[in-house]
Amino acid sequence: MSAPTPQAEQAEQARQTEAAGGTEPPRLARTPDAAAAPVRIVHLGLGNFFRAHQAWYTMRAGDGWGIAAFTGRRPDVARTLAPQDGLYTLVERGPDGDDVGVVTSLSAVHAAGDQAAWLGYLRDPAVAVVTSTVTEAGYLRGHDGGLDAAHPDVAADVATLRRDPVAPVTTVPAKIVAGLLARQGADAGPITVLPCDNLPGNGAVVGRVVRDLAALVDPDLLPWIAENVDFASSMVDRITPDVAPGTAEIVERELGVVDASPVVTEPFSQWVVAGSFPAGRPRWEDAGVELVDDVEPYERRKLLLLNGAHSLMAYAGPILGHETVDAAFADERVRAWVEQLWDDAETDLDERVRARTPAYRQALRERFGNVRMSDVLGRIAADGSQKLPVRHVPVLLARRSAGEVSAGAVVGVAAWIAHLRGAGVPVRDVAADLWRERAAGEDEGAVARILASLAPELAEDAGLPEVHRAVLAQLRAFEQPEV
Ligand SMILES: NC(=O)c1ccc[n+]([C@@H]2O[C@H](COP(=O)([O-])OP(=O)(O)OC[C@H]3O[C@@H](n4cnc5c(N)ncnc54)[C@H](O)[C@@H]3O)[C@@H](O)[C@H]2O)c1
Ligand SMILES: O=P(O)(O)OC[C@@H](O)[C@@H](O)[C@H](O)[C@H](O)CO
Repeated sequence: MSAPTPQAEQAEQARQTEAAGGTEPPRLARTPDAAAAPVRIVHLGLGNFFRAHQAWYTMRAGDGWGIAAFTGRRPDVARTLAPQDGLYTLVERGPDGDDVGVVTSLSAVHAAGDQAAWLGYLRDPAVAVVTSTVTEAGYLRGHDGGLDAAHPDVAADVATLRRDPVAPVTTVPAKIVAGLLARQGADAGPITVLPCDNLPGNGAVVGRVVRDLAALVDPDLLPWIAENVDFASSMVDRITPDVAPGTAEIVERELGVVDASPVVTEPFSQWVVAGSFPAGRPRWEDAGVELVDDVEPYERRKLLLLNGAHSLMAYAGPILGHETVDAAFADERVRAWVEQLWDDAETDLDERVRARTPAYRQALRERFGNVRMSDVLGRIAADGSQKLPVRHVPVLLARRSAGEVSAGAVVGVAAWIAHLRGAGVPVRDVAADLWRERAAGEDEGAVARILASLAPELAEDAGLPEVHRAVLAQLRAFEQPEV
């Protein structure tokens, strides 16, 4: 007989508590025969998505790789999960019901500021992989894609590490560099850095900012990095909304335990990974992960079709009075814009994925139409300045070079301009002031400034700015009156 799962044990405890006349269900906690696995992966960015995706895949790989996860900035999630021994519940929310289970792969949880623990893991030869989910903005890239060395937080971290390589730092590139310095010093061998954010070529992106920061701190680290660090890339997919109120009650009802921090996600999931993993990795393929030589075709399809449609809906949907993805997608006007965007984008997809695009689009229709997900558009709208360049701009540029206009991407950009001007959900963006300034004033100047800042060639011919202005005017007519 197989060992009881943590859920079964917890449910049994709950039954015993009730039988004994108690009323309080037990808190989620490890039982003696469900001990934490040894830490071999370190994760940065203990957010909902990581918990719905990489941690879940690693548990399902089933070969005993434990994860030590650090919060990105605030300590809250680590403080909440520590008393539960890193356990939490994942609610997989299908259109017809929930599947509720406990994720067991987090062996340790730490607050972002626990630099001593971070360095300790990186010095351990058993630790083979560093993963991250810290948002697009967390990698602190400048205009040319390299490190934004002038950013005050980056400059402060560089000064700190030059003074003392084990002192606490706050930015992601500096944490990775500090960790690699520690690993080099401990002679702990090679390692893989595997980013899991929605960024094209995310491995190369992180490799570049890490090398840039290393060059400023200690150029002697660069040859060691070249020899020992595998910057792997991945395409990650699983829509993971903010956790809706009432989720803990569902967990308590289903499993008979108290979970202070459950996560909700969709049944669909995909992870496509390319890397050499010189120090090893879990048998993720046993959990359904696709190991490939080149992630780019998958990444491009996902960013342009899924994330592109998401951004379009996040800015246009609230102007039409919608709060969630499913509500926006049920609106025929939005649906037509999204389908148009997909038509525009799919002509330029790599042939390795193009044949499967009809099925991919149908799956997206079903995923976006899942009314039980309640994926709030405000979550997706954040940091448009980081997202539009990789979601809509490639479509505009590709259609432009074919002598055409992407009507779908135009709606996305025009709706973003309207959003920057105050329509729809409030602006939350790392570069809010700069882009709000560009979007201000008369339509003509605003559209020209935004397009030129996104990609200079987009503002060059009259046609594209003109069509953006027309859509902007159309969206203005839809704006909901204040109540
Ligand atoms: N939620 C999804 O559906 C989804 C799906 C695929 C990929 N992702 C990727 O995962 C990332 C995280 O999404 P989430 O849903 O978990 O969000 P979340 O808000 O739950 O978690 C975000 C995490 O990133 C950290 N973070 C944010 N800004 C940071 C910064 N500047 N420096 C360091 N850490 C920072 C936070 O502290 C937190 O740990 C996204 O940006 C996206 O690239 C999300
Ligand atoms: O997570 P972000 O902020 O990069 O983008 C918002 C959404 O488009 C995104 O989270 C999707 O839900 C996700 O990429 C689906 O896999």
